[in-house]
Amino acid sequence: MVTAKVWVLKKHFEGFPKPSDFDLKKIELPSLQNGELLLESVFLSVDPYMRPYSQRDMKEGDIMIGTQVARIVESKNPAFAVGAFVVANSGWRSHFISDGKGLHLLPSSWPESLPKSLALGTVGMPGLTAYFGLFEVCKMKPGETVLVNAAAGAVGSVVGQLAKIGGCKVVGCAGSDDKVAYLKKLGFDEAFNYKTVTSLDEALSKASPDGYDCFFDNVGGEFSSVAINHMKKHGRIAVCGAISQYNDSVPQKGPYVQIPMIFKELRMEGFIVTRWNNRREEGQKALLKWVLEGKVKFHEQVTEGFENMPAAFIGMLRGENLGKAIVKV
Ligand SMILES: NC(=O)C1=CN([C@@H]2O[C@H](COP(=O)(O)OP(=O)(O)OC[C@H]3O[C@@H](n4cnc5c(N)ncnc54)[C@H](OP(=O)(O)O)[C@@H]3O)[C@@H](O)[C@H]2O)C=CC1
Ligand SMILES: CCCCC/C=C\CC(=O)/C=C/C=C/C=C/[C@@H](O)CCCC(=O)O
Repeated sequence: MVTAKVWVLKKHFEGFPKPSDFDLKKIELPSLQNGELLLESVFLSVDPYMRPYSQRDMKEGDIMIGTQVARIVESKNPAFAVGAFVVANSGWRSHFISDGKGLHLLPSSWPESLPKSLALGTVGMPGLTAYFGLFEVCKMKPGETVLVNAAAGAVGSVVGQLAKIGGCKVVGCAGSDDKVAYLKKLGFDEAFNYKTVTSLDEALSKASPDGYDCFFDNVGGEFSSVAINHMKKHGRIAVCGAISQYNDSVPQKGPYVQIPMIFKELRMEGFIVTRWNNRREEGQKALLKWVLEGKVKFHEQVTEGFENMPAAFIGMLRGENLGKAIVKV
């Protein structure tokens, strides 16, 4: 019998999640039935979506939602060999049993030199978000100017690099000087610390006096209300996330955007990356190639220990991560 450790949502979050909102429990796993496999989580992802989704999709006592890279420990399923690695969507669990449905084997071309945790970040859901958000929603064209916020994060850092590969000028913002320095290292043309600029309006004008063709919005709120006024005519806004609002107990009341939308004839489109689940392989193949060519660089904020999952999650929401926030079991 294997004892699995799991993190449950003890109490729905009010404002920023607190350690006391979580509970660490143990579950005895049964023996495998035919067709089943036993897996152990090796890397787990902590992502912003868990904050709003927990409110919408979970009840108190549920195991926290999330994805992991897991190794197959025992298998009664011929499609999955012991020792292989998969991406699973099984929540905050140290071990779990699966019937194989919803498991994605890591691409066979995955080189030993590359950390498998990238399958949760740059070459996983966040990287795919950047890929499809840029190519399918922003529809960026060479020579255009792209703006991205939360730019030093899992999604934003890939957005900026893909936009550079696509021949665009790229402006990024992040919440610390170290993150800004990282953006410059990644090849962003302009980068600024939105927490320390005296005026966001001036910072956006200085970074791109002609304005922006594409705005990849990860943050929402006040930033977006200002940025929309810097869009060029026929600009496109990909509404990817609104992390500035996820922890609000009282919803923010932003100024209205209709006038710039009409006057500049903007297109603004919200999206969820699962829209392109049927093109996952295409995106992963392209991202893996760019990583191996050194055209897309990555950084992971790795927290050691399953017991530190809540801390990693809260830290990410507070901006303590540079690159993808990962927990190594
Ligand atoms: N639509 C989709 O399918 C998907 C959407 N997303 C969204 O993309 C966004 C980025 O996700 P991801 O890259 O995984 O996360 P990150 O790795 O970027 O980590 C979150 C970052 O958000 C920034 N942040 C946190 N609070 C605020 C705030 N109040 N104002 C401004 N910035 C803040 C912090 O960076 P900083 O130091 O810059 O403040 C923090 O590091 C999120 O909104 C997420 O929900 C992600 C995946 C899929
Ligand atoms: C309930 C209100 C939601 C408002 C928008 C919030 C967040 C946007 C966002 O971050 C969405 C992320 C979606 C992620 C989906 C992840 C899962 O499907 C697991 C993916 C696993 C994988 O395929 O690698």
